[in-house]
Amino acid sequence: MQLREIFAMQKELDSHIEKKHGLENDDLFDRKVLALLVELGELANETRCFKFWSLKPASDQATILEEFVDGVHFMASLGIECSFDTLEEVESEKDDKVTINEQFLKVYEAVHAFRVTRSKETYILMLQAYLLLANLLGFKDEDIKRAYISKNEVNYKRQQTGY
Ligand SMILES: O=c1ccn([C@H]2C[C@H](O)[C@@H](COP(=O)(O)O)O2)c(=O)[nH]1
Repeated sequence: MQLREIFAMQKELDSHIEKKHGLENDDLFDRKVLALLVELGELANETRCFKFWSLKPASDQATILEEFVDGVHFMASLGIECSFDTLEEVESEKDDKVTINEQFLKVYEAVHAFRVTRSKETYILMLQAYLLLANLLGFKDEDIKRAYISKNEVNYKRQQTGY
């Protein structure tokens, strides 16, 4: 998965948001980590992968993809916070044996490891875990890119309308 365009767009959006809310000098790292964990929960809720007590089906793929790219926003934003945005590409991996439920838990663990170390190595592992989840959910790199660009635009509009 190519990251250059995502990092560039995320940098613009983050600067816009920080300027608008007067947060240029604030440390937003932990708030972005919590925002990411919340987005992962919202994504899991849309997939309903853990709801063994319910018969209701998952949301449609477009809704799940929109939630997925909210997570991409915060992962990219955290990479920028740590100056890892020179990273050009992350290998999208596949694993037929892992379940979606297990992979969600792996992503949570990877976010935690990244928060604790703030290292480039754990950052890449977090991205890889999230891209493996994307693969299990049936999303290709092109789908993610397209949905990211579209949600990035929505995020600007929300700022204009006093969201
Ligand atoms: O500094 C920020 C703050 C928010 N968002 C984006 C990421 C998500 O797409 C969206 C989350 O907004 P809610 O819909 O969860 O409020 O905002 C950013 O990209 N950068």
